[in-house]
Parts: sequence; C-alpha cells; structure tokens
Amino acid sequence: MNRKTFTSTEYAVEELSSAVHFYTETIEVNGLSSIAFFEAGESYKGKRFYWQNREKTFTLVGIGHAHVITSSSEDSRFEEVDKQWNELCSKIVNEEQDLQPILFGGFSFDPANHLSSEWDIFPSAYFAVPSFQLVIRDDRVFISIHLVTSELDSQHLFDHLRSERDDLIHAAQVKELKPYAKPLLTNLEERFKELYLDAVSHVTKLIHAGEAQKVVIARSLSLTFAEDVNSPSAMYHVSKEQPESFLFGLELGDNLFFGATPERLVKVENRRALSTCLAGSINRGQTATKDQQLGNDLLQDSKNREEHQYVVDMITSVFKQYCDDVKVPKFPKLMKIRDIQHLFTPVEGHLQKGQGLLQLVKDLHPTPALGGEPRADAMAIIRMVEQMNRGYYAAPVGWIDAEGNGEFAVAIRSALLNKQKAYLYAGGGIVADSDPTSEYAETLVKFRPMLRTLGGKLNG
Ligand SMILES: C=C(O[C@@H]1C=C(C(=O)O)C=C[C@H]1O)C(=O)O
Ligand SMILES: [Mg+2]
Repeated sequence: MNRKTFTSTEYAVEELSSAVHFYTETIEVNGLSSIAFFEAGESYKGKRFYWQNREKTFTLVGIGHAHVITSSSEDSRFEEVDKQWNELCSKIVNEEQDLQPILFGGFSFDPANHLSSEWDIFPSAYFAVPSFQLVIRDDRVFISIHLVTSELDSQHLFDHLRSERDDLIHAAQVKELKPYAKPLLTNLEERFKELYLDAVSHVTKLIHAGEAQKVVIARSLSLTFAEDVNSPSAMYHVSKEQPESFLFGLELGDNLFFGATPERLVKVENRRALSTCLAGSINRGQTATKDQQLGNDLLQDSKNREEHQYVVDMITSVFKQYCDDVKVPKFPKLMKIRDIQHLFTPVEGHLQKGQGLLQLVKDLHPTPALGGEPRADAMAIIRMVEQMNRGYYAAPVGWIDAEGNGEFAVAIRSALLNKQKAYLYAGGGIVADSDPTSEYAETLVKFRPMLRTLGGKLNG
C-alpha cells in the first residue's frame, strides 16, 4: 500500500512506484441520500468530503482515502496536484468503466501567508481520491470503490472494501435521517472588528494614492458551542440554508471546512469552460417591489459596477489565453440568493488543445472578486492589513476526474468547524469610493447563511 507520512505542516511529495495499481469498481444503486451516506462513514471521520453543484444535478461524497495528493509549495502547488493526478490516472487498471474516479479537494487562499492560525494543519493544497465514492448524476446513484496499492495480492483488499461498501450502503438506506438539532451557541466574537474597519479605510487611501485599484478585505467571527458539532449535522443544516449555491465540505483531522457558495471559479465539461464573474452586492428587499428596486439600484451603481468590471476584465483575459470562442455578455445580470443580490456575468469558451482545468484554476485564482487588481499589489496589501490567515476561505475548492472534467467553486460563505469551535469568514471588494461602515454591513449579510447554519445571529 502506498502510504504517505506527513507532519502537520509538511507534506511529502512522493513519486508513485511503478508497481502501484489503481483499481476501481462502480455499481449503480437505488435511491440514497447523500447526507445519509456521508453520515454512514462516521468511522472515517476526518477523511470525508461532500460536494453538490449549484444546479443540483451532480452530488459527490467521498469516504476514506484511497490516495491523498497534497502540496506545501507556494508557487507550484497547482502543477504538483495536476502532475500527481495524471500520474495516478495512468495507473488505473480497469479503464473501460464509465464512471471514472474523482479527485476532490482545495487550495489555500495565499500560501505566502505564514500567520499561525486555525488553519495550521492545512497544506497549501489538499486533495483525496476516496476509498468509497458516491456520485448522484441526474437522479442516478453510483457507488465506486477505489484502491491504490502495490501489493501483488490485492484481491483480498478489494473484497474487504466491497463488504465495507455494502455496509455503508445498507446503513445509509435503512437509517432514518434524523432532523438534526441546531448547535447551541454559547459565544460569538467578532474578531478584530476595529482592525477591519481601519483596514478598509486605509485601503481606500492606498487606492487613492494609486497603489491598487481594488482590494478585497475580509474578516472573521469566532463561535463557540455547548457541545462538539459533527460534520453530518453541519452539512445537513447548510444544505437547508442556501439552496441556490454550491455545497461543499472537506474534512481534515478534526476540522470540517464547509459552506454554501454562489460563486463558480471554473467548470470544464467536454472541453467547454465556464466561469462566473460575481462581485457587487446589495440586500434583498422586504417586498417584491422593494427587491426589484434594490436590484435596479445595484445594476446602476457605479461603485458596484466598478467592483464587478475588474473581475470581468481579468477572467476574460485569462479565458482568452486558454480558450477559443470566448463569449462574455456586455452587461451584468442580477444573481439573487436568499440574503443578498450580486452582479454576475458568465464567461465561456472552448478550451484549446493541451490546456486543462487545473491550469485555468491556477491562473484564475485569485480573481479580483477575492484578491484585487492588480493582483500582486492587492495580495501584498491584504497580507499587510488583514492581520489574519484566510486559510481555504476565498480559495478554489472542487473536483477533477480522470478525463479532465470538473468544477471549482470559490469557497466563500464558508466556515471552519472544529469540535466546539467554528470560524466564519466574509469580505468585500474595496474600491476608491468604499465606506467602512457600509462594507462592514455587507459582511454582516454575507455571514448570515453560515450563521444560521450554526445556530447564531448578528444584528445589522
Ligand atoms: C468576499 C466575499 O464575496 C465576494 C465579494 C463581493 C462584493 O464585495 O460585492 C461579492 C461576491 C463575492 O465575489 C464573501 O462573501 O466573503
Ligand atoms: Mg461589495
């Protein structure tokens, strides 16, 4: 068995030995709840993941690790993940199967940020091929087993996995999903609130002085609960809170990084690439008329249009390097989700030969929706003024298959849960005209879905 040994911060990059084989087997089963399956894998706690796309046409759950791919590199993590994944795929034994194994995981926002934080055990890239993989695609449910091994007699290992798979399916089918109680919150702290307000006003000055055009500044909340909150209940609640979003959950040790994000970074399906420019925000209205009025105000607001346009220009220019037939609508539309409305512009194109999803992720991250413009200046300013480590917040999270299809979302509207503690993150795009109190108010709205998920509330 090819095992990796790593300490909390350093992850070894291992070459796969030539004797390694990657065995897979997929069966189709009758209806199964994805959350019940995730929960059935409780003995694999710390080694599970969950994903559902925005359209709800694709759900993915991973239990256990057949193989882990990580990187602690600052500048070649995307290439390392890509290379190791391609190498592993070349070891697939039974390739004729329709359903290929999937690699799921995420990257940190800024690997050059070395501030010690709640994210310390997360490497700059962390991906896994699950031992047991559930895929629900267009209402059909598939369960796969994956085994990466160099043992000559792998048959008994595989038989063992088959019987575990049957137990997982059985547990997920017979167990009634109990409506989990919301966690009981005992403390909520706005971390570094004053620092955040100062940072926003400082950044507007830097922008006036020509140091950058846009910089996204974020802050965080720290929550404490009466008891440990488990991952299945967190995933259950988040799936109820913001249906019009990508749902994701990624366990590592005692942590669950999870959220409900409306923002797609990039999707590749049969060489067609899609991205979503999302930036510019306003509240939802109390009535339909008021809501429409707010939406129209947002569409015409020059500060928000400016925040948005940097994102459109940047994503368009990356797409033009990688794709043919790039299409970008001239004007943004509204994306309305439960608590907030955003300006959004879809960008699409046809991937050129030799280009792939992870290369696009590398060049797109961070877009000016989460970093700023120009990118390098904005990142330096964020490192200087934010006084926190974003960890995986605002960074790419998603999956890729053996054919290079896959999708990455931008992990906003998210939280890091660790037993009795959770950290929530939210930010906003600062431009020359930004005002600290309205930016603060915008983050309050962006915290709402994860706060509700975790049983908390903030006024404002
Ligand atoms: C930074 C966040 O959201 C981003 C910032 C937005 C804005 O400032 O208008 C809008 C959508 C996102 O791209 C967040 O939710 O934390
Ligand atoms: Mg904004």
